[in-house]
Amino acid sequence: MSARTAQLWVVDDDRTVRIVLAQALRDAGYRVGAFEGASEALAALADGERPDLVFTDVRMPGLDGLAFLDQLKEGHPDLPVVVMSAYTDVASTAGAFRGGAHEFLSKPFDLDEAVALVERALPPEEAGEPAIETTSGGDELIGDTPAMRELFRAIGRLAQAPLSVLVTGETGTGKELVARALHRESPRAKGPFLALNTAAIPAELLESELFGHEAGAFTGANKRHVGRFEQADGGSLFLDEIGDMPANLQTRLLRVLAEGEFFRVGGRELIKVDVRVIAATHQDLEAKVRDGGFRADLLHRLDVVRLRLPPLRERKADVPALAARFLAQAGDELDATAKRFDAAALERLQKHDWPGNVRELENLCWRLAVLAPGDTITPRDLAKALARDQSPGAPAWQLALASEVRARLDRGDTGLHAPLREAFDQVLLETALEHSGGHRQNAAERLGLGRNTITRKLGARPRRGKRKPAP
Ligand SMILES: Nc1ncnc2c1ncn2[C@@H]1O[C@H](COP(=O)(O)OP(=O)(O)OP(=O)(O)O)[C@@H](O)[C@H]1O
Repeated sequence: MSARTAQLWVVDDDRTVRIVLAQALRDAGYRVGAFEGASEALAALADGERPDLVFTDVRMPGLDGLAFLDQLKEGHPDLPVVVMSAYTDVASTAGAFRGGAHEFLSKPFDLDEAVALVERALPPEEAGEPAIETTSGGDELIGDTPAMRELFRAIGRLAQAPLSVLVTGETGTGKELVARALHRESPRAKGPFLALNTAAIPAELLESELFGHEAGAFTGANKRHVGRFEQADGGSLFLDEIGDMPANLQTRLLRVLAEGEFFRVGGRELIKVDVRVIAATHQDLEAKVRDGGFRADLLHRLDVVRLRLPPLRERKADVPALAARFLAQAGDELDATAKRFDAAALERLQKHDWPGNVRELENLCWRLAVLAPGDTITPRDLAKALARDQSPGAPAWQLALASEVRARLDRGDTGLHAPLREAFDQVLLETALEHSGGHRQNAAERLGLGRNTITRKLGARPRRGKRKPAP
């Protein structure tokens, strides 16, 4: 199965979440079904529909998400289920993982993270099977700029050596792809490749995710769980967002890396594994070490060799080849003629700064493959798609706003618009003023407001945005 043609289900009684999440997944090229309750989803299952992955909320009227998870797992034990909840208490997260959830997403979440999670969940190697090289070339790293050629050479050299590698780079620069390439080119290629995003798993559960636990290790641990270290035996383990690992686990990881053996949580049997760890981060780990947030000795152990992935804006010459590849893949998987950018659109692409790096370009290409009316993508099509990308629709804040509105409506509040709008304006103004060091003209320009408007709005309340007191 191609991950991109996979069918995903979103089950949530909250309409906003259904719409926003389903749209983000569709934008990433997946087929999506949305259900407002567990029973609707179970009815579709009974009708013979088969999702490849399910997102479900926990608290829903009728059957709740954890009971739904149980029913799903009974009939479809291998179906990955992502449990989402605004309640990140240990009980619900632990309940979710105990029930066999693949991942837990705490609301509000980053939509990119949700999409990345699907990408990680669907490849076959995630199920602990040996990594299989795909013939579609989906894992192939594209790049012909000096920085990328240097990177390819480094991957070739490093793949052979059993050294730990630290991959650094902004989000979406291809760190996971590089880790996969290191694995694929290594003598461990026939072994498994496992990936774990340290930041995506609640701290309380991370230890058991990494090292496994024995039945009875803690309340509710009724079955033995084999951790990712054990699953990756003979292969490679990719630890993403390593900078977010809690201190106690940093200590434990350091010991495991040094000794190559560990106990499962609550276990007495010493487990020996042969795993190559490839860690990744977008953070400045040296700075974290200086602040006391990361162990210096762990950094040294992980950072035997460092591969730095340049942001896409530093290698814009790679944009056309990447775009062509993504459009070709989209065409292939949508069973349609591959679209192409006309010269003016390509030129426009090169001017963009790509804060979301290759992932942003990939999402844009998929969106255009679906939405652009003709086979040739023009600057006009592009402008529309880019405008959507850059709109301040940072979904996390919209979801947060939606839940605030819901809470107020639930409380029976009326006249919501004026106070919320005031709060919105206040955040906007104060942030812009802080950013401009208290310079009103500059803040007004950046916001696209008149200076008088800013003064008027600020006049209504204490000028907290101003840094220096007036002389
Ligand atoms: N050089 C490249 N050639 C082809 N595809 C790429 C390249 N770099 C990244 N991609 C694609 O861009 C997307 C993002 O890449 P990846 O997940 O590896 O980034 P990342 O740096 O691990 O991101 P994050 O830090 O957010 O987890 C993936 O779909 C990947 O296939």
